[in-house]
Amino acid sequence: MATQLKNLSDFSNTEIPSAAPYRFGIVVAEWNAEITNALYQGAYQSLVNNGALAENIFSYQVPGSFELTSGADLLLQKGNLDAVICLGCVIQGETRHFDFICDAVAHGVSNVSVKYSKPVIFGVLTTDNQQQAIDRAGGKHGNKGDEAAITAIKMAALAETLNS
Ligand SMILES: Nc1c(NC[C@H](O)[C@H](O)[C@H](O)CO)[nH]c(=O)[nH]c1=O
Ligand SMILES: CC(=O)[C@@H](O)COP(=O)(O)O
Repeated sequence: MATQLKNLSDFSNTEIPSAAPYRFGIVVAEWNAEITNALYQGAYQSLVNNGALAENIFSYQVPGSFELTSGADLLLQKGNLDAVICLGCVIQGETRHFDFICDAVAHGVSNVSVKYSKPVIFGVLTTDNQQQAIDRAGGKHGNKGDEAAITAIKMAALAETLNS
């Protein structure tokens, strides 16, 4: 379902577990900071609105989306986290660099999640232009950061259930 058909911040039809028991890492790319800061605010607030404790949210910045993979890996090496949220915004430029970054970070984030058997959430916008990013960072299509946070809560709760 395309984002145009589903608001990224609408969870009215879904049950969200309490985030209170869990510890979350958030890794944020500095590239396109006006977008990624909005994603971060959405993710952080969504975690807190669903019960996460501020002292259980550990936030770090990396230079760009390509570094989200290593940022998540470094966080999970430290251990004692229930989920890591990766936030970035990759916007198509003049060259194929976009394709390589998007592919690398999508596969990288997925691989880190499997490596540590921990949820690592792909909260990365991959857009044709700035307006599409604005629309998905608190604009008309909602906030990808909200979606990433709710996904992290659900996956942390699922992991707790399956590991108990
Ligand atoms: N063009 C974008 C980048 N490029 C930078 C890379 O992510 C990386 O930091 C660099 O290649 C050094 O390893 N990053 C984004 O997050 N968004 C972009 O649009
Ligand atoms: C996604 C990118 O790395 C891209 O924005 C860089 O722009 P360009 O492809 O024009 O070098």
